[in-house]
Amino acid sequence: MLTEDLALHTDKYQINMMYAHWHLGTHERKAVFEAYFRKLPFGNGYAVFAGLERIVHYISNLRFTEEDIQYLAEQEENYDLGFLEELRTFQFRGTIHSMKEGALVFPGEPLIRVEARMMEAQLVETAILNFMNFQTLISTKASRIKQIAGQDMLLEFGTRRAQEADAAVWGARAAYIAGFHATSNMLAGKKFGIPTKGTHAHSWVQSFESEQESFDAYAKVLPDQVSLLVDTFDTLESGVPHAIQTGKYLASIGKELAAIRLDSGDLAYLSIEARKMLDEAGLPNVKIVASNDLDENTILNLKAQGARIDTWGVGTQLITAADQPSLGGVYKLVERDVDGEMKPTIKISGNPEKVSTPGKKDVYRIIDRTSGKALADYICFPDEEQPREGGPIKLLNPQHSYLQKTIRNYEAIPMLEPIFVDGIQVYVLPVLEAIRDYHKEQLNLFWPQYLRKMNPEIFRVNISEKVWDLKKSMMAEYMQEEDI
Ligand SMILES: Nc1ncnc2c1ncn2[C@@H]1O[C@H](COP(=O)(O)OP(=O)(O)OP(=O)(O)O)[C@@H](O)[C@H]1O
Ligand SMILES: O=P(O)(O)OC[C@H]1O[C@H](OP(=O)(O)OP(=O)(O)O)[C@H](O)[C@@H]1O
Ligand SMILES: O=C(O)c1cccnc1
Repeated sequence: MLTEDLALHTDKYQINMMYAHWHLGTHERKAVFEAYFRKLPFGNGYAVFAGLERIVHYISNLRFTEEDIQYLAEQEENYDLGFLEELRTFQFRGTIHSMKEGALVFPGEPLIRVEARMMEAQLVETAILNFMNFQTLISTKASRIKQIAGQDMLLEFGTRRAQEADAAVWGARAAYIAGFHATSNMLAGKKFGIPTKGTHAHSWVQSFESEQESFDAYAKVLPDQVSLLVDTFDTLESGVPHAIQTGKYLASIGKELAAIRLDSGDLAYLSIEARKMLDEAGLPNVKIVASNDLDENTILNLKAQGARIDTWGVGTQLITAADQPSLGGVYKLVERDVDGEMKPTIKISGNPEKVSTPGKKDVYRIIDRTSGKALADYICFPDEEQPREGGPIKLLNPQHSYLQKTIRNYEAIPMLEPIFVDGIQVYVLPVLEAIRDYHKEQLNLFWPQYLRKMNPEIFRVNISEKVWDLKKSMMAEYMQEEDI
């Protein structure tokens, strides 16, 4: 899955534009695109950036195979053969900057910046958005669940209900980045080194003459980490007593029953009762796992009811981001080569939030030196020195430009890392554990009001005066042109 041929994993309109640029001789012109989203998912206060690892593999392996070229030739008989020849030697030769996976990110700021030949910058839009949008969405959903679960163990159980294999495997990774502890997906475990965990299905119990027999047989043969599903017939009348009997047997041979799993009914009530029964039977170390369409809301509710659940198995709601199944990340042209000079470009819209911000931009996270906490994100042009040199910067809210304040005692952390420079990968992909640690560090930079699940405080993304002046002047230019 890491070295797939994905050159044709793009929308046809990209190929159309590549062809048209090639025909006009503009395909080698430089262009700068930025990927960002406008609205946070799930009413959350932040999103968790993910998808970079897959994007790096995609860009590094981006070649048109002979079959791809053959297919294109069959699709468009009238293609100039020179275009297909161009594709034969195609490689990504541009420069990409990106947020690091695990970073907390916000609306309106560039998450990925692509500087490349028009033809290649256009080709990669679809795949970059596809990877970034899905994985960032799942990491964000997982992070919400993690905020509620606290120190409890979180297991990712979504594969069977995911939107196909890639979503399951990369979704498991996205969940792990945001703090899940393990996945049930063995391929994700193998590919990424994520710890794997599993109990057993109802079918195991059903395939025996009795529940007790099924538990005993399972416990005898499984080498360790025996977890028994106790709701096949009747949780408290049958499942838990039978599990206790198996637990006692395991204790008698020096082993330990690891957990029981509840998968239906009133999980609060059942967990409280099951806990009592296990404790009274001398099995206080046996953990209680719960599953059944859980998400951050049900987990919060169950905790409020005093549920005695140690481990949460979360599938469908997480892997499908059921309450908001897509992140609307977009990829916009911000600068283009006009006769050898890079010029800003803007996309105008009747909806002010949809007007793009022209020019190639950097993103800094501004940290208050006194509290050590993030104050705002700051977007400016690469040639603006102030954040790098610690000079006073004016924080200006683009939606409400009358709201401004000047700050001096800050540290500015550049958020966009160089990933590829002129086609060469310069970024060493971190191991997954380092990404998880980075995510935790990121969370620590924010006051709790930005992190809470419900009605969070809005974290400000500010633009420099220069960026704002350019945007205003370009908007005015286009508005004037439209004047009647
Ligand atoms: N005490 C509780 N408070 C709030 N929600 C709960 C509580 N107990 C269970 N739930 C949730 O309520 C929903 C119950 O779903 P549903 O009615 O489909 O399950 P069920 O009938 O118990 O089991 P089955 O999966 O066998 O149909 C699940 O999302 C579950 O996580
Ligand atoms: O509810 P989710 O959050 O998606 O978690 C995964 C669900 O998948 C399994 O059910 P399923 O009925 O598919 O299989 P089973 O027979 O093993 O219960 C498991 O028992 C969970 O209920
Ligand atoms: O291990 C489990 O209990 C499990 C795995 C996948 C889906 N549901 C449950």
